Amino acid sequence: MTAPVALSCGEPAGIGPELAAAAWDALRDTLPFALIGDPAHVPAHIPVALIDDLSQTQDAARTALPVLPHEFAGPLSHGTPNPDHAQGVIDVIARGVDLVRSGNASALCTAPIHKKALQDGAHFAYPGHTEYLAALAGVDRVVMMLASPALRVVPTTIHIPLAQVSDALTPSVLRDTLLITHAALIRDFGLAAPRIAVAGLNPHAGEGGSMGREDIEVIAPVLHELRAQGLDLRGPMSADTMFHDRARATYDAAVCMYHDQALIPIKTLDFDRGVNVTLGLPFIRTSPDHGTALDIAGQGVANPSSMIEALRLAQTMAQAGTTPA
Ligand SMILES: NC(=O)C1=CN([C@@H]2O[C@H](COP(=O)(O)OP(=O)(O)OC[C@H]3O[C@@H](n4cnc5c(N)ncnc54)[C@H](O)[C@@H]3O)[C@@H](O)[C@H]2O)C=CC1
Ligand SMILES: NCC(=O)COP(=O)(O)O
Repeated sequence: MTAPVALSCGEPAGIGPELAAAAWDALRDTLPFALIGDPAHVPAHIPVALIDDLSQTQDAARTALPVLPHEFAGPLSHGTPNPDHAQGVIDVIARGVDLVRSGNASALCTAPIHKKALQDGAHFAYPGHTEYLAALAGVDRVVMMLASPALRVVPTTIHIPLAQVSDALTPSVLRDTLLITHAALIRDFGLAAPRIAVAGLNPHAGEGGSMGREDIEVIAPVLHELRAQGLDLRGPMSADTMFHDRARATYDAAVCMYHDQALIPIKTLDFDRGVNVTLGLPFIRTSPDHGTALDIAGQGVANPSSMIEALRLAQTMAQAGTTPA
């Protein structure tokens, strides 16, 4: 039997606590997980079981949401992050990493954080979980994948301004992204011979160099090099025509050049089932595909499907005994 999944609370003023509650209701008999957070932030109608060790999770989950308490000073107001909560949100993520690295948790699932609130409230030095987890794990290169039954996408550059994408798109970054993605598709997603579609950066993949040269000078040479190593890579493809139904049937994952090129198609096709998984860490980390949804927090209307799928993928990967490639 695998250890429980640790779920970090994310931004308390967002939908994280109510999604944890809904996920417990849906999964209590099949998927033991414990929330790390402030029990006072859990919706009042949900029974809570305070635990001091994750080994108590499964028993506790039968009748209540297991919570490993992490107290936050100051009031909670849904929709408005409290700056006094920012350091606690960061500390909870680090605590989750400690639990999974020590083997007390089988995987870490993270509820959404509000990046700007953490930067403003606690000088958070990272643009997101992905980069923070890489720093905690001491690894140089990690890959963000969003996966759903409809599509898997990987942004090669992640949380940077669009104006910086071209400079950040180096052969080294693209090569590592493709190799990590390829290995993950085999090891974590069970594909014997993964087919990867690679987007160009520019309109029409550069239109032969007349609309930008990165496609010819950076992307194509890396694909040529990795094809020689046996990877099944298609592209650079025109990004505008690689996501329709027939095109998606021809590949197992799409590696894109920047954040929105990758995330717009999956969130359009499958917002409710998308899961964010970090590849390249020495432990399993998943997350729902959406953010803090401050506009609806505390109203009880948030859809828990993506959170539930994130917990399920964490458990599936843990039971398969893999860590992300
Ligand atoms: N893994 C993480 O920690 C993530 C954090 N974020 C952060 O979240 C914050 C807000 O980002 P936004 O771009 O506004 O995206 P968002 O996903 O929070 O919200 C976009 C829209 O989708 C709706 N929505 C989101 N999740 C929903 C759900 N489960 N059920 C029903 N409706 C839902 C919201 O109400 C809103 O109208 C930002 O600080 C962003 O950086 C965004 C994505 C992932
Ligand atoms: N848009 C995806 C996103 O922001 C997820 O970021 P991370 O916190 O998982 O790094």
